[in-house]
Amino acid sequence: MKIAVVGTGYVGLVTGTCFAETGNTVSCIDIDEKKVNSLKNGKITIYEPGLEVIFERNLSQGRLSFTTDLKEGIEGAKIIFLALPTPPGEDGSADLQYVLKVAEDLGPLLKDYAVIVDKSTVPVGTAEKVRAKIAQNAKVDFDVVSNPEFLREGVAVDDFMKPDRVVIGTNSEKARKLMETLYAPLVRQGNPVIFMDEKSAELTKYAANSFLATKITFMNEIANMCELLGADVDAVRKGVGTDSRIGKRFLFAGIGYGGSCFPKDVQALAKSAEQVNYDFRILKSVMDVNEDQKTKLIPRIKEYFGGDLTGKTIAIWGLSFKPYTDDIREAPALYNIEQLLAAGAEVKAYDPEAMENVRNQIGEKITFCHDAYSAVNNADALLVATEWPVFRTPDFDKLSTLLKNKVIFDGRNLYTLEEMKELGFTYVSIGRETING
Ligand SMILES: NC(=O)c1ccc[n+]([C@@H]2O[C@H](COP(=O)([O-])OP(=O)(O)OC[C@H]3O[C@@H](n4cnc5c(N)ncnc54)[C@H](O)[C@@H]3O)[C@@H](O)[C@H]2O)c1
Ligand SMILES: O=c1ccn([C@@H]2O[C@H](COP(=O)(O)OP(=O)(O)O[C@H]3O[C@H](CO)[C@@H](O)[C@H](O)[C@H]3O)[C@@H](O)[C@H]2O)c(=O)[nH]1
Repeated sequence: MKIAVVGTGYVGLVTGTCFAETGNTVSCIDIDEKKVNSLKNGKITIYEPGLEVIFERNLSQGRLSFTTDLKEGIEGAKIIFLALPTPPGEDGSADLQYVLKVAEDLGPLLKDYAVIVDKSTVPVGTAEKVRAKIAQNAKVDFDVVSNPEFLREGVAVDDFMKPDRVVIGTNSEKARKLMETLYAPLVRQGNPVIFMDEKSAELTKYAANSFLATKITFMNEIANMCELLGADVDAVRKGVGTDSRIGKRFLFAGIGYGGSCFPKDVQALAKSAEQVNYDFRILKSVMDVNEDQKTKLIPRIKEYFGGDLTGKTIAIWGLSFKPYTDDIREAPALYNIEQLLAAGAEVKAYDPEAMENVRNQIGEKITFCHDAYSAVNNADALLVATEWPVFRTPDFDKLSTLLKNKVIFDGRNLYTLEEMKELGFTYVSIGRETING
């Protein structure tokens, strides 16, 4: 089947590449000329394990193409995905300008029946708005369906090809059949496609992300209680996670959730609630707690140095919002950098993939190092912000020699208390006993 994907950011590129891999001819459209040229020339624009191989295969075999021209891109496409940004607007609600602009442009370009799919995360009622925009100038029949995306960055290909579920919101039989055909290769692997009305599909996406953000935040609050009561959050996590009603995943306490989705989607759902005069109290608490949690270790760092960080150098390990991605949107590391610099400290950082993105965003305000050890060399303390595997089993002897003080502030609980005690480090982590080396 010929399909088109409008927007070749994270979701668009993964969607396009994976549907090419399942045998479709996919045309991807983006207004960013630089991005399109890079992709056309075989240079992938995001870091995502496993994506490059299937991207190259499908590009070279002609199933995947890129253009900046919407008219050319959607020519002959039976299904047109909108994988466009929906960033927070000034009031926190999802800004639909990109989605609605493309919907408006699409109307006069449709030559035959097509299904237009909202892949972006959009509030309830958006499919209706998209339909109205297209209808303004469309001369042919079309359907709009909601098909939210649940992929996680870093494991996006696996999530896409082997989804826990696919959610499709539509009341149109014709659209349903086309979507069923498209997703058939994924269904054959035993994954359910759940059809529902479009409003429920739109809400499902926000409910899923907000629930997961709440789950993490709940554990972060338990961690804060653990610190006050002398309990250990890792033990509590194992104790509660083995209850199958709760589940083991997304219970890891740390320096808050970040990324391009949880922060904006929790905020957007809270805003949607406000718009229908519903006071969604849990969501407000989740946002509040996460805000504090992100820089929770800063006061501990200040305390260690007697309240003054002037002239101190803090090494940071990890800049991306989580491992296996170069994405730095809402990364807790960035909030920590901001506060450390404001307190007069210098920052030396290392991240396996995200340093270029940070440099583009904040310039040379911090020192970027070529590996984990050069970041700690001559630093006064180490702050671990992202749990990249390379940070999990460092050479602690080397760390002891390179650091001016044997002190680690660990926002991701990477090390055991026993090893820190034995090695004589001062070790401050999340929801666990502080080790005074
Ligand atoms: N990133 C994720 O992990 C993820 C996962 C699930 C859902 N989502 C949702 O999917 C949507 C897209 O997210 P993303 O992270 O891929 O965004 P992104 O910002 O990485 O990419 C969006 C792309 O759209 C392009 N674009 C903007 N206006 C355009 C236009 N008029 N025509 C063509 N292209 C245009 C931009 O140039 C950009 O390349 C959002 O709603 C997001 O919430 C994201
Ligand atoms: O136990 C946990 C799990 C995650 N996190 C943090 O939560 C954030 C988000 O992590 P994750 O969900 O793995 O990353 P995303 O790629 O942002 O994926 C989320 O957001 C996407 C965009 O909507 C959805 O498609 C995915 O299903 C949803 O998991 C990161 O900062 C993690 O460090 C924790 O602190 N503790």
